[in-house]
Amino acid sequence: MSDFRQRALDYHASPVPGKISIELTKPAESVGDLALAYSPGVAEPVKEIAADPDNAYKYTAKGNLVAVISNGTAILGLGNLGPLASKPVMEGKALLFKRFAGLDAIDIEVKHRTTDEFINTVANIADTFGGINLEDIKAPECFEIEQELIKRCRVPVFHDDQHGTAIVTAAGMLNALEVQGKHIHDVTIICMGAGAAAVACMELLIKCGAQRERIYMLDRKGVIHTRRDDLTPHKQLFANNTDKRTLEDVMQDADVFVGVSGPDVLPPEALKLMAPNPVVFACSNPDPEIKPELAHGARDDLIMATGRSDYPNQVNNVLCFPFIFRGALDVRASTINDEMKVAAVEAIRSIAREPVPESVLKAADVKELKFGRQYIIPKPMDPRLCQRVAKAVAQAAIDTGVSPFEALPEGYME
Ligand SMILES: NC(=O)C1=CN([C@@H]2O[C@H](COP(=O)(O)OP(=O)(O)OC[C@H]3O[C@@H](n4cnc5c(N)ncnc54)[C@H](OP(=O)(O)O)[C@@H]3O)[C@@H](O)[C@H]2O)C=CC1
Ligand SMILES: CC(=O)C(=O)O
Ligand SMILES: [Mg+2]
Repeated sequence: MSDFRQRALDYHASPVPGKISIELTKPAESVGDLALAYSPGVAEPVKEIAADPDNAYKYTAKGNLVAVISNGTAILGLGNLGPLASKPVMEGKALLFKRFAGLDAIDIEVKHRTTDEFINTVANIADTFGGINLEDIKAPECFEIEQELIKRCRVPVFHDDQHGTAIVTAAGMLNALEVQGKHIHDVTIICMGAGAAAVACMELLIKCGAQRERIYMLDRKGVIHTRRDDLTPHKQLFANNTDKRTLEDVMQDADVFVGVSGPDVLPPEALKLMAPNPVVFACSNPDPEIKPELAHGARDDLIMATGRSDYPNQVNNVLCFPFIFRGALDVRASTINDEMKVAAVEAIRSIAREPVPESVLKAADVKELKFGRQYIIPKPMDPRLCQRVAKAVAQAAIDTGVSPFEALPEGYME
């Protein structure tokens, strides 16, 4: 067994199994404490909440609690391995919510037969939480699940693999294109993968200025084009009227490659076909579409990013989901709308252009990080992410009328 594999297993197994636990926020030592915490005292908040559901925010942990919910059908790039196997990833998301944004999060893995059964399960428990983070649910079901749950739930529902990934990809892409001297309006983009992350990433890049007809999307069968008769509605949105059929066909003179598919699907020979100064986001986890060593060996004019923590330029939804939920929950937003997503893109993006705090350099174990090819996006442990992203998102929620607040709380995130 490799040393790293053993260390990863040991990390998860000891000193106690798993990565999260529950802690108490109130004293529970004396008879008097228990009389308040449980019977008879607990009856008082029960009656208050029955009279007005908003009192749940005052008397329970709801307002700081996120459910991370999966059915395990698209666990990272590992595929459909079932709900229980997704538990380490969902616990991992809970760890990140707590570590980076102080949000309590609990993982819930759902076994189900039909899509409706999954939707009903989540809708029926949604009021317990301040927000619902859907995770690692495969396309195309993920689109219907998210849309239906947004309609049925009174708290924000956010499919992280769609929108968290799209927000971070857009932030990193706008910066990377600037470094490479290119503009989003006139680049040719290759998107490997046509699932949850791919569709949302491309839609957001289009909102940021990319031209739909200059995006070529590929699935396992190759280029998605108008003469295919096997396309789902979401794939149809990206069908090009083109004779190009293979990855090599579309990579010729392309400016951007976004990989949200699976491991090692981008050969170095295809990378060599791209236009000068390309941008390559190989975001599949844990193994990217091309290993950075291989990509840098193929050409020296590229910007390279992966979804991993152990290479420069980590384009990963961890830069978004803790902070977008922090902002949404702090102003009790009923939903996470496009304006909140765009505010997150701008906030994440702007941090990479500023000097990096010493604490971040230390945590990243590097001497310097300066806006450029090796640093297009902030590091997850940058404390400015929580302050800036949460604040921008909360403000956007207020401005667009999806929060009951008229203004940010005094001194919020200062
Ligand atoms: N860095 C990050 O922050 C994130 C990275 N990801 C990564 O993106 C990938 C996809 O996740 P997600 O969108 O949630 O999953 P989905 O199951 O929704 O979509 C997977 C897509 O990838 C395509 N695909 C898989 N293998 C290949 C291959 N060998 N060649 C071409 N296309 C392939 C599938 O094609 P078909 O439609 O034909 O089945 C499908 O369109 C995963 O690797 C995941 O780790 C996801 C979210 C965040
Ligand atoms: C990062 C993430 O959410 C994924 O790879 O699925
Ligand atoms: Mg995921």
